[in-house]
Amino acid sequence: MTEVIRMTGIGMTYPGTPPVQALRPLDLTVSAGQYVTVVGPSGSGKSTFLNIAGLIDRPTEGTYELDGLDTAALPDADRTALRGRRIGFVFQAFHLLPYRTATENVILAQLYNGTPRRQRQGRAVEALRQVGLGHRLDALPTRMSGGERQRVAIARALVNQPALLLCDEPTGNLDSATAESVLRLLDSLHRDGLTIMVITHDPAVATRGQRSLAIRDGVLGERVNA
Ligand SMILES: Nc1ncnc2c1ncn2[C@@H]1O[C@H](COP(=O)(O)OP(=O)(O)OP(=O)(O)O)[C@@H](O)[C@H]1O
Repeated sequence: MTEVIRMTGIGMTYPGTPPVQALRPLDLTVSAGQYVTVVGPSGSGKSTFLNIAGLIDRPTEGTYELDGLDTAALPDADRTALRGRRIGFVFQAFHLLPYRTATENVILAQLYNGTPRRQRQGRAVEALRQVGLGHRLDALPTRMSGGERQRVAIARALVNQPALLLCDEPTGNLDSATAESVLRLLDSLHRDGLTIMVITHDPAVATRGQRSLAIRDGVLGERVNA
């Protein structure tokens, strides 16, 4: 089976006096199509892990292959390009441009991705339909509910057909009913074959995945295996 993530001995120590070992060396593989959650309390190392998995930071030890590519060997510019092509990010705070329509927000995500200009709009519309927003294409985020905004953000993350959807507290800003509808959307994307990793401090979100990991004091381990 194809592996989207293969981490071997990945660890992170922040320099300082004394240095902080935020992530103890870990091995992790995530196969294509898996839905994995990573749960941990504040300060456990979730952001450190997310930043490494998302190619935002380099680990201080270990190797990380994303979609078969050894990322340690890549210069920063190539890592950035790989991130844009292969990882779709979803954040707690949505990070949409407020005065651009839903479609424009999703079009903008394709600017540096080599998608031919004339295909960008069609792909944006398709991604918005996929998340159930076919009727809100021209709406501004300022006029949308939190759940709709997060769906636009998910469409934006999907439009480049990433190998991995990486979500950081995707329901953190939503009331529980809206959170549930966003989690159902992730369930359905998973059923369609998407590889998803959700990082959360919320135990209720952590049980949604097919595979649940826990992180505590920088140690990542398997929690439940479904
Ligand atoms: N740039 C940094 N320099 C030094 N120490 C850091 C740095 N970033 C994080 N840490 C430390 O590493 C540990 C893990 O932090 P991290 O931000 O990964 O935790 P977290 O689980 O994401 O927490 P939260 O949920 O509060 O965001 C903490 O002890 C933190 O103080």
